[in-house]
Amino acid sequence: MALFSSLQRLLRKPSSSSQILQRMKLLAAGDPSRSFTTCEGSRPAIVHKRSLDILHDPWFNKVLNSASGPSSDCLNFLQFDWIELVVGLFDTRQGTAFSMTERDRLDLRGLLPPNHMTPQQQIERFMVDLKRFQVNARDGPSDTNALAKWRILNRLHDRNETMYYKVLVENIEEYAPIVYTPTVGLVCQNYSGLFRRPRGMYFSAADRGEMMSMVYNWPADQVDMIVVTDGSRILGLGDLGVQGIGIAIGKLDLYVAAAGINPQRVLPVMIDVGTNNEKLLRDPLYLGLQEHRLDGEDYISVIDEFMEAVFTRWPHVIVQFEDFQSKWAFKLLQRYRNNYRMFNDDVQCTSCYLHDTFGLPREYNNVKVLIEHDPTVRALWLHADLYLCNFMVTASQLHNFKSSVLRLHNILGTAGVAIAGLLGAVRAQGRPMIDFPKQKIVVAGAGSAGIGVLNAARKTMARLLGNTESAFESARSQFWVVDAMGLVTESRANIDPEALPFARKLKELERQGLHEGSNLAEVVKKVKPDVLLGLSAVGGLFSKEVLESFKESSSTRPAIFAMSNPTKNAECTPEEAFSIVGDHIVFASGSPFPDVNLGNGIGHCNQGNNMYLFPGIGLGTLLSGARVISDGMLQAAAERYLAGYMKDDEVLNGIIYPSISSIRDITKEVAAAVVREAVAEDLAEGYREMDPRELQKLTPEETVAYVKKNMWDPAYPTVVYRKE
Ligand SMILES: NC(=O)c1ccc[n+]([C@@H]2O[C@H](COP(=O)([O-])OP(=O)(O)OC[C@H]3O[C@@H](n4cnc5c(N)ncnc54)[C@H](O)[C@@H]3O)[C@@H](O)[C@H]2O)c1
Ligand SMILES: O=C(O)C[C@H](O)C(=O)O
Ligand SMILES: [Mg+2]
Repeated sequence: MALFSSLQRLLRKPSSSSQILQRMKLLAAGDPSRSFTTCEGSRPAIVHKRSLDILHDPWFNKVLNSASGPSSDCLNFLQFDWIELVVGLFDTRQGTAFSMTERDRLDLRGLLPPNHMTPQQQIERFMVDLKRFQVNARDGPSDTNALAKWRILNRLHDRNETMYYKVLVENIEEYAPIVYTPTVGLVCQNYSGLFRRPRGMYFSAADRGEMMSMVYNWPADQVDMIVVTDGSRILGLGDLGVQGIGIAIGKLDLYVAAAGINPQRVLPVMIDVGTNNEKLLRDPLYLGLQEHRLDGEDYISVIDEFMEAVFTRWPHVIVQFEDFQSKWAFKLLQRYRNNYRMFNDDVQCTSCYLHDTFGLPREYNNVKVLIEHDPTVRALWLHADLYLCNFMVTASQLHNFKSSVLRLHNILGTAGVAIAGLLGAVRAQGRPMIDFPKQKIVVAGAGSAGIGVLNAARKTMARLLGNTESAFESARSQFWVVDAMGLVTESRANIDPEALPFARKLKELERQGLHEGSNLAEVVKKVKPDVLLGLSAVGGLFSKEVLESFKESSSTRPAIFAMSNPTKNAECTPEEAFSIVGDHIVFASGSPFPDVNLGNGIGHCNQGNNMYLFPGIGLGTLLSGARVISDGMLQAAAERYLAGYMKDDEVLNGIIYPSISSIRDITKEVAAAVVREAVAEDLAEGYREMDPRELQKLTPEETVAYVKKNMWDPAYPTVVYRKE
């Protein structure tokens, strides 16, 4: 209380720097929760705590007074500056100034970023950050105060987790863009400056051989969910090194808010293997290892050691790999997915499935095939409760379908969300989804995300065409892929093997008037695509020229997916899209934008982001106790997500994704689908009192109820004191 009332007094009146320093001493002396004495001369400080207790303990806090929460006082940004200055300077006493031997002595190893800083460097870091804040940091066109809001929320997170998540859950639409994309990108870029209290664990190349013991420095005996990054491709912002921990924190915020994972059992992890970002390598205030990234076997051995350590301490943990550069993302996935409970939602693809109705797995018993009396046009309802609408098929298409069950496959995370959007865009044209294979799609970006979407879209088309080899082959011709070097064709030297299946054939090119390396505007002009989809990480790539060309699209309702994150990397803004291409388009983006006022109506901005899927995948895996995360589980998640959330009238209005305010509900359903699939595949080992046999007995409704019952709600528990 002494600290808070002193702070309150201070906040009312800006003071000179000597007054502030004097008050800091007063605050430090008067804060009863700090159990260390200040260092006088060379005498050591005596500490009665270890590990994270030394740094902070917000978990059981119920206090939310004026100096400690986002009250109306704190929302006054002038005062907020003063909180930052005082608390920030005060905080610089701890954290990064611990020497390496101190970290070992106090069980702090891994709880702090690897770089050790002198007090003078800490002050410099703080002042740089403060000045940056004073010029009012901006992120994109939507919210100039986003970073300030993030800081306020982050302070609350430090002090009182229950209250923090209550704010998030109850205002998810408003604050997801702050704790997650896009603001999280800005936070990562500025993390060294924003760093106050550590959150999560840091394993660095310098910790080789130590990880197995370091992992015990984390205070929680149970960890359900880890999100790990090596910081090599954070959103579309490139290599941010140790600062990438922000994305792991942001993803886990959604795990708690959307999936109800207990916040005491989540762990953000940064594996610092160096950085190839020259600016960070030279920045004296950077908190990570200032050496080039490890590569080859050296790199793999660090990740191997990390995986072994966390699964030794927490054998049931689930590890989500996030924002690894594609060079490693695919390889690591292959290396671990059959032995550990892990997945990568940026890139992961599932393999091809085709289930014959005669050999259906258990959960497909309720497939209904209704054939109308009309001899030429049939309605095929597949899994009527799972799919968005009926499939209108002609007699010959029906013949192709035979009795095979359409499973939208190969989709997860990014690709799953993209396919849902692409199918929605077909519906928005007033056409049935079965017309999807007729869509001409230009994709800008052939990296991990782009290739994942292309593979998924191609297989979905092939499936809708009867799933023959020739259907798969012909689906290929619906895509034109443009990367940093222009149109990808067969004649490209050293073509990336992942992109090869989508390289245009030279024969077709002559007919179309295109060539290897044609630029995006040219491709759009000649192809007249139905869909223009960006996963390039290049903000503004859909320039005026490109959008003008897209006006000639042969579609009655052209669709633009500007999926790159964060906001400033979106390939175009919705205003640009609607104003140049026309009011009739369908628009989606990876980061949120407000709807556009078209004068005579609303231009809807849909958010196509993998956040609709990954929380449910994690929760479903946890509650099933599945040994590994199978293709089928990922597929079940994506299929459930594609389920009837969007009504026809909404889709015809251009609304192709559900509102983020329903994310907790969607996640619950997705998680239940994952649980059921894990049970069906005999992977489920049960969770707590629910053993696999019990899980198997649950009906779909009971599975949803089971999931709901196990979702953490942000409410204060009763706290009881017991002597150790
Ligand atoms: N919305 C979502 O859910 C979601 C999910 C995953 C990734 N993303 C976003 O996708 C973007 C790309 O991620 P990634 O992992 O594939 O990155 P990546 O670095 O692996 O790939 C980027 C690709 O873009 C291409 N490119 C670069 N400049 C280009 C240009 N001028 N024209 C056309 N193509 C160009 C590159 O050649 C490369 O093929 C990032 O911004 C990321 O945030 C969004
Ligand atoms: O983090 C996001 O917003 C989506 C995705 O994981 C990305 O890398 O862009
Ligand atoms: Mg990502």
